[in-house]
Amino acid sequence: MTTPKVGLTIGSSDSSGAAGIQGDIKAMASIGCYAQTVLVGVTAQNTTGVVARHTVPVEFVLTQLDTVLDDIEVDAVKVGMTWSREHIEAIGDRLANLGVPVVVDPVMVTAAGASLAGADIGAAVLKHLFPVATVVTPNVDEARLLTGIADGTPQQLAERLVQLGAPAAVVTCGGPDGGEWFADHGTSVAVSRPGHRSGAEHGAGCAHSALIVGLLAHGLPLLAAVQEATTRAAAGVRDGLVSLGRGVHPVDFLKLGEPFLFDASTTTEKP
Ligand SMILES: Nc1ncnc2c1ncn2[C@@H]1O[C@H](COP(=O)(O)OP(=O)(O)OP(=O)(O)O)[C@@H](O)[C@H]1O
Ligand SMILES: Cc1ncc(COP(=O)(O)O)c(N)n1
Repeated sequence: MTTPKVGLTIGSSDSSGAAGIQGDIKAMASIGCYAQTVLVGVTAQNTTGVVARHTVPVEFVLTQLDTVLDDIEVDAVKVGMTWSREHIEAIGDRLANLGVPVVVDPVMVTAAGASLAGADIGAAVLKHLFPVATVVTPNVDEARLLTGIADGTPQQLAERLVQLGAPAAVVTCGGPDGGEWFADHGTSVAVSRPGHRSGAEHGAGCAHSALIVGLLAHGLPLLAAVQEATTRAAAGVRDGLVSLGRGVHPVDFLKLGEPFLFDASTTTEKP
């Protein structure tokens, strides 16, 4: 047996199982990356939206973080939905000098359009998470909130995020038309991918950043990881579980929609 690559995701539970921590575990597993998890919050949500949320106290978030870091060595880290200024500051402090790539996905608006963060979150993300990030991965709406450029294009937004202190930024667009853009201090390029109209985009953004974590853990250079993750996230939308849910259906990276994964006639226990 070989030791798998290990990702750590710091974020929140999505009770529908598509996005958040649950989505990150599945996306990382799909590329052979073991996921450790630190929960910052819990949402009551389904494919139609977020109904309620509950926060884990900062001290307990840090206890989770210190406990996992003390044991299984991590190859890369993701920071997803982080709730409050206090949480963001504490997490940023702990990740400084960790010595592994950190992907910051500043989740503020879901694929179903629900707002997941207060107005003060943006400033805290810039101050405490940009300095520890290897790359930040907001969607266009989140990038506009972070930069204050209300009508910015993905290119303008990605370049501005780098000016604001992120070493690299990929602004995702979602939807069939795409338009993702990557920028760092030496590069500013479009990231292409196919577009799909499956309606299964719940969890796409979380998977995108979790896949970048897994690919960085495997040692890919950053731009290659971003391109590969973007293509794979699109495939997860294409293969999404369109028969599940009344809203934005879940993405799928594990071929859960394919019957051959479990065939009841092959069980050894007979009734
Ligand atoms: N309709 C689609 N067709 C193909 N790929 C898609 C589609 N929608 C999303 N994706 C893939 O998922 C990625 C993330 O999409 P999107 O920008 O919608 O995420 P998000 O959920 O808004 O992000 P965040 O987690 O930052 O809130 C895209 O970069 C793309 O690779
Ligand atoms: C707990 C949690 N974290 C993140 C998202 C973003 O989801 P998406 O990937 O669809 O933007 C979510 N809906 N819930």
